[in-house]
Amino acid sequence: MAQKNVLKVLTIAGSDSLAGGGLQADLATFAQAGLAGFSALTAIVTIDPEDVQVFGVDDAILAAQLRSLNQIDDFAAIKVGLLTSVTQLDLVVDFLRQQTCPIVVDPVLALKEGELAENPALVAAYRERLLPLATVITPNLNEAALLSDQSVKDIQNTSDLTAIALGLSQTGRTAALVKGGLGFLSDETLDVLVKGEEVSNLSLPALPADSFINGAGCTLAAAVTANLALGHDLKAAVSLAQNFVHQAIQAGYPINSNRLDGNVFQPGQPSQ
Ligand SMILES: Nc1ncnc2c1ncn2[C@@H]1O[C@H](COP(=O)(O)OP(=O)(O)O)[C@@H](O)[C@H]1O
Ligand SMILES: Cc1ncc(COP(=O)(O)O)c(C=O)c1O
Repeated sequence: MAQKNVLKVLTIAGSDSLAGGGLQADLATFAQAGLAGFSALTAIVTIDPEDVQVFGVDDAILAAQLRSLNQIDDFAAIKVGLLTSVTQLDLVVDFLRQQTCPIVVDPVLALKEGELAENPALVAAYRERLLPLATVITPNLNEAALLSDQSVKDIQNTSDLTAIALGLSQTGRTAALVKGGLGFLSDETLDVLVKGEEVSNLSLPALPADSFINGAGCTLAAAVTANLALGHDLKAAVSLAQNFVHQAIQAGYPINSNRLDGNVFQPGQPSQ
């Protein structure tokens, strides 16, 4: 029998050929949550030990995907990942302005997998036009610094982390989850969530620093998206998503027999 109450979620993101992050992580996470995942591809990313290459899709191809997605009038939540140009960002902004569901923006401006070219015009466009449309943004430490015009070296302790999250939340007119990860507390991770005046320090036991974590950031933002689609409030959505990523890191796997690099793996359900 046809199921009419399937929740639909969308990711606008790049493809990670090595399948750790990007669209692949997002759709895997949505599937684990029992949601129907839709996608618009912005780029194809290839990662070699010495090089990350980003092949942005043509603007006309992104625009056509977004036009076709306009047929769907009941997305339960939307996630935005890698965008490669100001033109791509503005196409996405125009699409998002017609939506009423929660929107999670993961500003993919700095990868732990390798260097991305700096693009100050894109950073400015994020700040001015995309962040204000988000329910929550999920930058890592480097991305938070870029979006705040600060050096990551200035984020030394928990009060610096809180200050940058508060600043981003105010300038972006959105809630902000800044992923501090390891390095702030001795044997716990620290991610800071700011919503309005409320600051939550969210910690979990640190897993070994050499864990296979490619895709951890995308999986976290996708799980937050899934949990918002399922009706959780923001703080619960984030906290459940953190637990999911913790499990996904523990289930991580190496991509080859050198065992130097590897991906998270999404077992279980993001909302439990
Ligand atoms: N070694 C670790 N142990 C436990 N959690 C981790 C570890 N490294 C990262 N995380 C968590 O994984 C999530 C993604 O963080 P991070 O890898 O810094 O983001 P990104 O992939 O965007 O750079 C965060 O919730 C962070 O706290
Ligand atoms: C297309 C794309 N988006 C996002 C990311 C970020 O991945 P992570 O979740 O490891 O931060 C990657 C990493 O390779 C990627 O290729």
